[in-house]
Amino acid sequence: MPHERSSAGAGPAPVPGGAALLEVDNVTLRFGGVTALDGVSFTIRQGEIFGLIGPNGAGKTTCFNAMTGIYRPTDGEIRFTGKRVTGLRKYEITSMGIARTFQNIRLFPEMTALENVMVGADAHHKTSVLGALFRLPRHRREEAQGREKSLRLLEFVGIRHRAGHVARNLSYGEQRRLEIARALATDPKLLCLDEPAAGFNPAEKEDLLQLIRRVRDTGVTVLLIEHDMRLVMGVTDRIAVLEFGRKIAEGTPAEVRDDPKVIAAYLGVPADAA
Ligand SMILES: Nc1ncnc2c1ncn2[C@@H]1O[C@H](COP(=O)(O)OP(=O)(O)OP(=O)(O)O)[C@@H](O)[C@H]1O
Repeated sequence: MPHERSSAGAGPAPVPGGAALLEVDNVTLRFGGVTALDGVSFTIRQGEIFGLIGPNGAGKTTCFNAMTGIYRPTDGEIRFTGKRVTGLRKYEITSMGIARTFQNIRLFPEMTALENVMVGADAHHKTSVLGALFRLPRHRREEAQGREKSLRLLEFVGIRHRAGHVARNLSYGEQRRLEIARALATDPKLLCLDEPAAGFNPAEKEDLLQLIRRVRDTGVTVLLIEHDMRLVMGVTDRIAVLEFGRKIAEGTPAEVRDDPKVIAAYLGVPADAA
């Protein structure tokens, strides 16, 4: 189960005073001639649900990939809890407390739901390879704890009853929940969700919204990339909007929704005509 939220309770997080958790500082990322990110800066504060939105090709996934160690920015820096993450390896970034899900689900299809989550929980085990090979007591203890924790996470995301089923036999929505459970198993401070509602019907989207809020209420900060504007507006505390690799707006959902530049970006018309 994710950690208990210190200032327990529902409702929006106390965002304005929250400490900086992730700082994207003037990040530029080029792929050959394509500038996917162009001097992008924003700060995600502890306890908030932060949305990163923008039209297709705006640079959202590239930004995620830069944060999670898949790409190294051409310029600029990303800091997590004040420490530089640019240049670190993926596992180092995971162990600092950043977890993510992917736009295209990436589970181990032949493993059970429980095993998929246990892989995430295993990341924190301290036993050596030899300890695991000979099933020493410490390894067995850690395995049992990982199993318990993974079952609690499956319960938390609402698919405990599917624990013993192989991932590929789960419905699409269940697989998306499983991905979230697996990411939470690494005990993240920041959970990054890349279009978690893609392919969902309205009822599933509403359920997902509730789940994202519950994750936040356990003390985990959430970064959400999402195309569905209604979903983003309904759940986030603040939003940054990208277009052609540049940040064109940042603010509360209401501020962003009424920003002519954002309206123009989404409607594909010049700002003064929107
Ligand atoms: N590995 C890569 N090599 C070359 N160009 C890339 C690579 N990854 C992304 N790009 C380009 O960078 C730009 C930003 O892409 P990115 O996938 O980050 O956008 P996005 O906002 O996530 O879009 P979508 O909503 O369609 O997923 C696009 O022009 C894309 O073609």
